[in-house]
Amino acid sequence: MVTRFSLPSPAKLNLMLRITGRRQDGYHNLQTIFQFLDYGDTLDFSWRDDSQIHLSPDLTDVPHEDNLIVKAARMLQQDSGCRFGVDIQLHKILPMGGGIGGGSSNAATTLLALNVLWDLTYSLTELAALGLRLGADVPIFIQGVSAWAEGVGEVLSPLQLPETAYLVITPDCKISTREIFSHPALTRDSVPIKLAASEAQGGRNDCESVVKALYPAVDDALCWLRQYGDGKLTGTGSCVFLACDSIQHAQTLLHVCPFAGFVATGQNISPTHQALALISKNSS
Ligand SMILES: C[C@@](CO)(OP(=O)(O)O)[C@H](O)COP(=O)(O)OP(=O)(O)OC[C@H]1O[C@@H](n2ccc(N)nc2=O)[C@H](O)[C@@H]1O
Ligand SMILES: Nc1ncnc2c1ncn2[C@@H]1O[C@H](COP(=O)(O)OP(=O)(O)O)[C@@H](O)[C@H]1O
Repeated sequence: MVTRFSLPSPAKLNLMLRITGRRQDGYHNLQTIFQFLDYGDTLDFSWRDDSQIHLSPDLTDVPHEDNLIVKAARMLQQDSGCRFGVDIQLHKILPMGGGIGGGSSNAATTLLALNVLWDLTYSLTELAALGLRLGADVPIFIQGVSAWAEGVGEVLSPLQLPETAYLVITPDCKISTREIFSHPALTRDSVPIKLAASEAQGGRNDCESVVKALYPAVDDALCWLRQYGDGKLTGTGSCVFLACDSIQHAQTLLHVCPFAGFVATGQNISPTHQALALISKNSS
């Protein structure tokens, strides 16, 4: 039995995002393309023989019980009736409210890890259904392959994409997803399109105009990126990104960039799943 291991909890990008309607419950129907990055947080998990769930350190501004890691662990413990517990150490590098899915990724990594640590036998579909209760973005991180997504982001069709190098700018502002989705000026009537990998190159993000109007720092970052190519917003922001010819090209741009950011490579298989495959290989 594996009793301690570490897993990556990667960022995602929305390579395009269309909002095609609003449901009765207030959630929006989307069409988006998700790709993972080889950049993100790391979580260390250690098995406990009591039922306690410990997480450290706490995140500034996020009460312990609201942390999606704690919520995910408690949810799985309750659903499975498992009597074990866990110590979790979080190494956070992803900015919060950046549209790169850090909280959802942390929740998904926790569900995937505890399924192994507690020797449970949930399928990915079952874990994704549990994860959806925590956030619309959790299922993509559970499924772990780049995808075309519809519904609220949980109806996933795997998609092979070029594993492009990206420059990601992280403007110094935290954006609430709820704030953007409740804005009266948000475009929410885009015509649905058919699954098209070509959208990954040219697709737009329907949140862009509202986000730029509310957050000038995002507008500034996009203007800067667009000197060099087709800069885009991910999710509801605040991060913006540019597909580059190579990692070196992305690093050269980061070097002259007046804003904070990072360089990463797109991944069609989530780094969490890549690491889990190694853990199960080494333990068998
Ligand atoms: C917009 C996207 C695109 O990937 O990413 P982010 O910018 O948050 O990373 C996601 O759909 C976000 O997913 P997630 O961050 O898990 O959202 P949730 O916690 O479920 O929802 C936060 C709030 O956003 C609104 N919301 C979210 C998703 C959706 N399809 N329609 C919505 O209207 C709802 O008002 C909800 O109360
Ligand atoms: N483990 C966590 N990591 C990040 N954010 C979390 C976490 N748990 C709860 N949150 C809350 O979720 C919000 C959204 O976080 P995040 O997923 O990083 O951004 P986004 O939805 O913009 O991609 C944060 O602002 C924070 O209040």
